[in-house]
Amino acid sequence: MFSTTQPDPAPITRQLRAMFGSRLLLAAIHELAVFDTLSAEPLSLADLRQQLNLAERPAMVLFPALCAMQLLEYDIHNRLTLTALGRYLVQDQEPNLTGYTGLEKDDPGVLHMAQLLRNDGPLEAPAGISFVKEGDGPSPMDDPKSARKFTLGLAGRARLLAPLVAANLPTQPGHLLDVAGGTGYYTYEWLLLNPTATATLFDRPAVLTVAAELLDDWAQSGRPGADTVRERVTFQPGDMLTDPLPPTDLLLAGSLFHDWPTDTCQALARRFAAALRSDGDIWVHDTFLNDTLDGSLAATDYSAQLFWVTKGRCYSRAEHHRWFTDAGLIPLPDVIPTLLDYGLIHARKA
Ligand SMILES: C[S@@+](CC[C@H](N)C(=O)[O-])C[C@H]1O[C@@H](n2cnc3c(N)ncnc32)[C@H](O)[C@@H]1O
Repeated sequence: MFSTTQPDPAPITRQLRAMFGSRLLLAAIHELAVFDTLSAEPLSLADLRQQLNLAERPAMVLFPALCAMQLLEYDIHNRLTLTALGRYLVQDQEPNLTGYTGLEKDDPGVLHMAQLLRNDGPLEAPAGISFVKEGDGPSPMDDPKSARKFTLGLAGRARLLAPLVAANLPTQPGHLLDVAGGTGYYTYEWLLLNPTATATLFDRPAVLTVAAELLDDWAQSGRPGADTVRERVTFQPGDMLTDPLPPTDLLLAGSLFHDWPTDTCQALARRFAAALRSDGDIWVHDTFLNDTLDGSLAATDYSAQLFWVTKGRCYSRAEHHRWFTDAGLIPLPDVIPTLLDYGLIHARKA
C-alpha cells in the first residue's frame, strides 16, 4: 500500500506519455502545417479545424496540447494564435527550427500520429480497440489472453491509487457500483474501509475472471477485515452501454470516460444517473484537462496517449459537469487530487 513518505510516481508516467506529445508536435509542424496556417492570421477553433480538415476529437487533443506546450494561445477574441515561441515553427520566419525538428519528421510514430489525426483514430482495428467493448465488434477485453494482459497492465496503477480513492469516497453502509472496474482494487479497498457495505464489480466476463483471481490474493494479505470482502462483492459481467445496471448509492467511474467519444460519455452519464438512488453520488477518478482547454501538459500528453489507443481522450471537469447536468445530476465543485496527475470529482442525484 502507498505510504505518504513515498514519492508520487507522476514523473514516470509523465515521461511515458511525453512520447505521445512529441509525436503530436512533430505531426502538427510537418504533416498538418498548423504553425504555417496560423502565421497568416489568428483563427477560431472552428475555422482552424475547417482549414486543417480535423474532426472534433483530434482537434481537442491537438490544440490543448499545443497551448500547454506554450506554442499557441487564445487571444482576446477567443481565436487561436501563435505565441512568440510558436513563431519559431513557421517555415517563412528566419531563423526557425523546422529544419531541425524535421530531422525527426519521418519517425514512424509521427507519421502514425498524423494519420490518426486525419482519420480521427484508426480506420481499421480488426482485433478491436484497447479497453473498449462496443456493439458486436471484437474487443481485446473479450479475448481471455488480451483481457488478462490489459487488466494486469493496469494492476500496479490500481494498487497504488485504490487506497487513496477509497479513503476519499464516502464512508457508508450502502452499495458501491464500480462500473468497468477492471482489477477491482478500488472496490476491495473501499469495502475494507466500510465493513457492512456491499459492492458490484461490473466489467466484461474475461476481465472479471482476472479480477476474481486478484481478489483471492488480495484477501489473503492478512489486513484486518480483508477476508470479509469476497462475500460482499458481486461480480457482474455485462455491457455497460446496453445492459441494465444495478441500483446503487455510489457509482465509481475510474479511468472510464476517457476511453470514449463525447456522445458515448453523454449516454453513459445518463445511464449512470438512472442507476443512482436519490442522494447517491457518481465519482469520477481521472486526469482532467483545464477548463480553459490549454493544459496541463501532463493531461494533454495523457490525452494524446488515449487518442492513440482508445476511442476517447482526456476531458475537462467542465465537460464532465455538462454531461452530469444534462443527466439531471448536480455537479459538486471540489476536486480531490490523488496521485499520477489523477483526481476525483463527483456529482449528486437530488
Ligand atoms: C481503462 S480500464 C479502467 C479499469 C478500472 N476502472 C481502473 O481504473 O483501473 C477500462 C475498463 O472498461 C471495461 N469496458 C470497456 N467496455 C466495456 C463495456 N462495454 N462494458 C463493461 N465494461 C467495459 C474494460 O474491460 C476495462 O476493464
